[in-house]
Amino acid sequence: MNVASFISTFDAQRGSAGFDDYKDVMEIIEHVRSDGDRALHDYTAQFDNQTLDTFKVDKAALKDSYDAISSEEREALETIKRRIEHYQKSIKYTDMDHGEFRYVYHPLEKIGVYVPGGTALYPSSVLMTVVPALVAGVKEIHVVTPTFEENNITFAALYICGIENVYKVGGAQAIAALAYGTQTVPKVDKIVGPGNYYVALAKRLLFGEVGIDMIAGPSEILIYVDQDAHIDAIVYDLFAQAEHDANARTFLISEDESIIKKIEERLEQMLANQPRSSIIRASIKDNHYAVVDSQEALISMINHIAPEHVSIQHRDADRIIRNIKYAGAVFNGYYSPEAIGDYAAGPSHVLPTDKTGRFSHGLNVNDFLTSHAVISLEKTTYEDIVEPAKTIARREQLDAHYQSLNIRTE
Ligand SMILES: NC(=O)c1ccc[n+]([C@@H]2O[C@H](COP(=O)([O-])OP(=O)(O)OC[C@H]3O[C@@H](n4cnc5c(N)ncnc54)[C@H](O)[C@@H]3O)[C@@H](O)[C@H]2O)c1
Ligand SMILES: [Zn+2]
Repeated sequence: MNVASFISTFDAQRGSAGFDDYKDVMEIIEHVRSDGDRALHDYTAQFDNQTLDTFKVDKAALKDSYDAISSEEREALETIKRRIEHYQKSIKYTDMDHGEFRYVYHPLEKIGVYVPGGTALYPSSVLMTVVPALVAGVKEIHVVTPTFEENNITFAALYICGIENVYKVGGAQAIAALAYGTQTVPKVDKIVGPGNYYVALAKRLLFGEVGIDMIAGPSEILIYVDQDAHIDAIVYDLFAQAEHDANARTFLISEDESIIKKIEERLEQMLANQPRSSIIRASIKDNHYAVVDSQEALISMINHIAPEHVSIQHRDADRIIRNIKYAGAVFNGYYSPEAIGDYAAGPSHVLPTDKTGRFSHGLNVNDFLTSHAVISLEKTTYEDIVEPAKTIARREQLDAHYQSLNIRTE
């Protein structure tokens, strides 16, 4: 496929929710708003087949989960946690002081984190959302997750992060609970974290009622290779994306058609042995690769679709990457596969998908800060800028504004 038709196919496939989907999720939200815990109870029975007396997870249950995982797993979580902390500290915004202007940051007071449960456990998502919030200095963190089994690694990861407020509830109802508050789940200032379609729709609908990080939907990757690509490694990189979700998207791009053919052939051979082959098969479409005739075409394609993950495994990677403006995260070279980013590189794996990287960014420590300016003008500065301000105030016919400015010049 050429680049123009690739882009138009991508744009045509962009997920836009229909009215009926919104209607269903709005109904859930409304029910939680009016009936609180009772609605959570009903939806958890309906969608998760769980009848719960209470949603709050006991502190002791978190500790039990920690005790139940292997020492190797414990060490892995702790090592990754330190790695994430180190990275997030290094990019945290700091106050600026320019005398008459200061710009100051403060951590959010109370946040909600959605950790997906449903079909899999995501201890990695715990670390990738909670650790940046802790580095920011957020004091109160409330975690919702449809994780119902005892002694699980998600709870162990929460224990390692020192989180005490955990609620067993998922889907749109969990987002609504954090947005409005119920008898058990408190109302928070901002909700972060990835989730499925219903979670994403609820976040969209509740933005404004509560802060929302971004819309992180089904995962995407664009991999650009040259003729020296390590074929089996590229196939696994594609599978790693595709196995997340039948709606995940993988794009394989090269200037060299023969390497694409070789990768595609190998992909067919290797697919049979993949444990999640049916999800992979559903998500890798026939038209997921494209041949570009120049690197400029590649770069404009990347900047147009702002893929969640861009992996450049090509001899000109540095030059190409300097020209990428919009992407969730960029992975440079053979030793920076996307899978290392999912777990251990440091930056959060919670990233914008479906072109929203053109206006938003991956979750990071600064998403848990709010900021404001402090204005402390000296008389001389005031006198320098008051006349233009008065002119505009007069033109806007806001007389009290004009007088407030003018009285200080008399
Ligand atoms: N971008 C990232 O960083 C990242 C990381 C981890 C996971 N994910 C994504 O998170 C998602 C996890 O999805 P999941 O479904 O396994 O877990 P989930 O926790 O997001 O959703 C499960 C919940 O959905 C609700 N639900 C299920 N069917 C419903 C229906 N018909 N109507 C209303 N609500 C319904 C249920 O209440 C259930 O608790 C995947 O798409 C995965 O790719 C993304
Ligand atoms: Zn992944």
